[in-house]
Amino acid sequence: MTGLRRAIAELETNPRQREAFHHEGHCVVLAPPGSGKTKLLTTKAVWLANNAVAPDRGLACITLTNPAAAELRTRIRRLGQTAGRTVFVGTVHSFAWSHIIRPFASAAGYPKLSKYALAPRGEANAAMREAIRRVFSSHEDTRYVDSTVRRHRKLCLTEEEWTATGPGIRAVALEYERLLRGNDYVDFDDVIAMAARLVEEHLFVRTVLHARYPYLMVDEYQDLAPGLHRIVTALSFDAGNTTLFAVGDPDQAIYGWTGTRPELLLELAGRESVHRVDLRINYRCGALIAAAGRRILGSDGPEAVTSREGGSVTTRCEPRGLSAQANYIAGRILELQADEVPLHEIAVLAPTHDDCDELVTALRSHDIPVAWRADAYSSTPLTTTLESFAAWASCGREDSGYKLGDLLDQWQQLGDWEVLRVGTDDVVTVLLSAAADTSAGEFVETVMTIMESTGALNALRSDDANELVHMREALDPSGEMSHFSVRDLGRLRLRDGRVEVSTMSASKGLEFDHVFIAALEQGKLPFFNSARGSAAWNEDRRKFYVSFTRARETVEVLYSGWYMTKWGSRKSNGPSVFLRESGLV
Ligand SMILES: Nc1ncnc2c1ncn2[C@@H]1O[C@H](COP(=O)(O)OP(=O)(O)OP(=O)(O)O)[C@@H](O)[C@H]1O
Repeated sequence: MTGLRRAIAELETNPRQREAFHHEGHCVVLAPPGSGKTKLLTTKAVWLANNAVAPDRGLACITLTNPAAAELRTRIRRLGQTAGRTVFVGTVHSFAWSHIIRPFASAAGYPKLSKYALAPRGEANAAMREAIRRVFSSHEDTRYVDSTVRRHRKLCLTEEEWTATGPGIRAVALEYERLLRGNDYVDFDDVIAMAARLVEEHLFVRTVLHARYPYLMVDEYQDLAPGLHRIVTALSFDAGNTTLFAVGDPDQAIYGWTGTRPELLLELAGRESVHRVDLRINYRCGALIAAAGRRILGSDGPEAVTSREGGSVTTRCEPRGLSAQANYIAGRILELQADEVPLHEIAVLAPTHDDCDELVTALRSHDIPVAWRADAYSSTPLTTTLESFAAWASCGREDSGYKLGDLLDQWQQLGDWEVLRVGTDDVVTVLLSAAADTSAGEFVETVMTIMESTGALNALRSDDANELVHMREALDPSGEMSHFSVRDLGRLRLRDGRVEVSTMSASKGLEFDHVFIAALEQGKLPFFNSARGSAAWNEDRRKFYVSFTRARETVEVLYSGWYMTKWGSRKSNGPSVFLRESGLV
């Protein structure tokens, strides 16, 4: 049976999943962790692409972050479909930029808008500092101005709402935008706000987008901010005809700082023309893990229903600090390995990047292979494509799991398809001739030269362009990854044979047999300066819930009761209050 047929057969066994799969109009699926939301979305997307979408039309699958988009691509590939011209998979920002602003801004009467570039992070930060300096005098307290302006801009406020934010804040926002435009720049928040205006104000934009993408599928809707909600509403409801399929879970909303509002998902589900489906069965977590998850959330809702029995949850105090926690985890991993548990079925999660760094160092000192992306650069479609190329070139199809055809499709999605097609033969030559032990920096430069010669480099999306700079710096002879070979670079894409180390937030959407959650200290989670019951506090609780529910069979939670701050002082606040409140200590 093919991957798609098997997935459909599984969905058919659950009446609610079946209902959502076959529903032909707008549909919103609300469901707890592990209940098959992403499985439904990806299976439905691939089925529609092959059975309901005319040639040259397609469907768009969007989500908030690049790692989440990468996970969607992987799952779609496992179902036998490549994300490409028929199935667009990407972040909301890349959809807004490459499918709304670039193609329509000029025709909608904003010729300059289509020519703006996305501001590199450093330049956007400098513009913000300068705007604050111009608006506020030097003796005024401006500590929270930057974050306040950014938060309000993400919320796409109306003029009336801006007025209520106080005089200085609006003035800084306007000055910041003026400085960016002076350099022909926009930033990510501009992209969403401008894309929302284009689809709301211009019927032809909605009509052409509907012709190209009659279906819009949104994963993790609870993580999307008001700007996207406006785009979705305009495309699917306000005289737009695009069929919407959205899935999400307000209890897993963990990106509040980006302006997300989980209640928008509930509002969407409550619309008259939307069919709402609530899934209940958790197919991932053992019953005990799912029940403990509900207690972490403090939920008084219905008990979790699981398809898996058992599961084990343990909590351990290691009074000698994080390094002792790491050594304990290493010992347990070696035991699991001796029991023939594949390493990629084990995850080690912690609140911060610094915690992860310390855990990685300790695991490596026990010769445990680890998949951990240091901070050198982030995952974007371009950086992950380059890593996938390296994986294929150094390990071949069997071990890398990538087919050459899929990689070339991925490549052609990086920018203007017609432009990139020209360089495809050259890329194949580079891939076939790359040696695993040669320098990763040179390999990346060779591929970039091809992009440069076809003109594709100029049309890169901003997040791609930004991260390419960081990736090149890291692989440069003076950079922190200068020693990387093509094989090392490719390994960043391969999870097999490695324990996944990740921050708790970045574990979203993933699943493992065994999960260790370390550094659960009061002050780290919840973060020391968030007030009890505040939005930040509740979001940290949900972060714990999300990471806890990644596990199928076992969760081991570790704490020491103290931790060292970045500035070298010792904080002895005891274990995270979330452990006490959920009965885990
Ligand atoms: N009907 C089903 N039969 C068997 N397995 C299923 C079924 N539905 C989902 N699963 C499995 O359950 C697991 C969780 O599914 P999925 O990741 O899609 O859930 P999710 O709701 O998106 O989770 P989360 O919100 O926690 O990321 C996957 O391994 C998936 O294959």
